Amino acid sequence: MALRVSGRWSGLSLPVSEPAHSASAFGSLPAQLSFAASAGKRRGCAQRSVRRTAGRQPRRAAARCTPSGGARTRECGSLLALSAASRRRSSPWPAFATTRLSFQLRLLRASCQKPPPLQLPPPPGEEQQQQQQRQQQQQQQRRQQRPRAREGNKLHLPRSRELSPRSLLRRDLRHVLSHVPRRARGQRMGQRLSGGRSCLDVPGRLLPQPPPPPPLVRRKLALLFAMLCIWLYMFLYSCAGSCAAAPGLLLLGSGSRTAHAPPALAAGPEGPPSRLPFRAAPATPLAAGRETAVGAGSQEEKSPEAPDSPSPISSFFSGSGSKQLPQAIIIGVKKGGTRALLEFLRVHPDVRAVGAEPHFFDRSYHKGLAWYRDLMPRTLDGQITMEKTPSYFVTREAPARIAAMSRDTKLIVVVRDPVTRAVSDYTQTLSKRPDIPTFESLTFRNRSAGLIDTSWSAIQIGIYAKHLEHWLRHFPLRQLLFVSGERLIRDPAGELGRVQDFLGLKRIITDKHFYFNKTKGFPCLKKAEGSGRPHCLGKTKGRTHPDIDREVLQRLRDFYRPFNRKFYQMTGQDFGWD
Ligand SMILES: Nc1ncnc2c1ncn2[C@@H]1O[C@H](COP(=O)(O)OS(=O)(=O)O)[C@@H](OP(=O)(O)O)[C@H]1O
Repeated sequence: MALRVSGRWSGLSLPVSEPAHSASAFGSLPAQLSFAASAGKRRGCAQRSVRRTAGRQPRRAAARCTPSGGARTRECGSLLALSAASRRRSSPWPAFATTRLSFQLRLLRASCQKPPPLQLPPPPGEEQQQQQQRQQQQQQQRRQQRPRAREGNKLHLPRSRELSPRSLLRRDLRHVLSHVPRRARGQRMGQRLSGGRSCLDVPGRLLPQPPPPPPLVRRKLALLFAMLCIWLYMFLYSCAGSCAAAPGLLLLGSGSRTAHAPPALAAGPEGPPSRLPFRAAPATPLAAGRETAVGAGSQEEKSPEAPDSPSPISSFFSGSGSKQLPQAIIIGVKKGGTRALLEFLRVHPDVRAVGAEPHFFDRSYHKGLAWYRDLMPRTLDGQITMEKTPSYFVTREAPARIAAMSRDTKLIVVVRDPVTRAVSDYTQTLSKRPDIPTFESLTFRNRSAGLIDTSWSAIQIGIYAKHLEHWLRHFPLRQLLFVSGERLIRDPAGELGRVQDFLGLKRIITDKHFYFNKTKGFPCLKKAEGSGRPHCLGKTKGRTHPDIDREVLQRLRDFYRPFNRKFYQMTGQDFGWD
């Protein structure tokens, strides 16, 4: 008699010689039931025809049997098939099915790693010799499988007879999962559950784990880094337009070099223009020192406000808009506060200015307007292009040249008490050449006679009325704005209001843009254009002036008084220097 199993376990053939007679105890079964799984004829516990002799304990027999994963699966399948058959009441041995098979299944479920022994009695027709051969085979195979069993011990599942099969199965499953990395668990569980495979497949497949994916924190950091890069890129990109025009960043190329080149290099074929037409040739050491002082003070020093090389960023970002000739120029006066005015104006979004002094209309006029325009920052519609070169105010040719460029050019003159301006001018020269004569000696052509040396540029520049006459020959007064250097320090927002009106700009620069820096002794910007940080002018502005003989200073005031009054008349403003 044989029980045939269909479906997945169709390979099973369960020959049965006679039905079981007793269902009381597994160990006392007299039946000679031979269980042979056709699929397991080659290897594993199910390959062997397991014989169960009466009186042998199942657990002891199970301990001998440690089949491989595939064989175990087949054994499980066989037993499950038997169980199903008995449930369907198709089994020829109802008593055996209810007792013995349930016990076997219990063992199998209780320990997937070490499957229960299949202690089925051999068919009665088998001979003694065959039995011995099989036992020898079993021993041989057991010896071969021992290392594998030891490997499997890593995932050895403890068994307990006290717990129900379901509880045992759950406990064993937990035990298996405790060896499985958390991330792999879900995948394996899903595979096992959906695939309907035996849990015996789990350990072997779980051992070689794929490299774990990067943890969540690492992925978040990568995302953060990517966002940072994008933000940086966008920041630099948006900065392109303003940086290109920002004087502190977009600086003059060849223009700035010219601006700081020695006069001999900067002068054209015609030589430097006659800025101070009534200057006398130096004939004495004192006069030579005076000449040095004149030359040295003819241009603004290098400072953070007047950088002369383009930054990498501004060079990279050419910006948008186009280069225009300036519509407004700060033409003077030297040491009047021209740098402060330009830096303050730059805060206005509609003002774009060159950082360094171009010195085009006094030194580089021969280079042409195209060269001059190329120095300018790019501007958009509605923005004003500006530059400042204080020496224009005292350059005889400058008014005509600027008028030739455009009669509509707006001209701004920052004026300061000519006496303090002269001292400031001298202080700058002294800082570069400490060996020059004293201010007092340079001031007089003849001190005892009280004759002022008007050929000294520090004195000459302060005769504003004389210089203004030249400008008014080429420009109407309404095209010039005179800014008080003193008020620019006292009330920068007030003076900036006037300048914005003059340039036709919206009054954007107000009190809130300034704070007074006590250490510096000057107003500073709360947020400088281009950096957004508080900004004061560099150390070349606001130097401590040397002590000058009071008598000399009074003599100078007397000298300037008539010129100042004339200047007040011409401009219609009283600057209060007298
Ligand atoms: N806010 C602020 N900060 C610093 N300095 C200020 C400021 N406003 C006006 N001033 C005065 O500007 C004087 C320098 O004038 P200029 O910038 O026209 O000098 S230069 O001709 O460009 O060399 C400089 O003259 P000295 O004090 O003699 O150095 C300052 O008095």
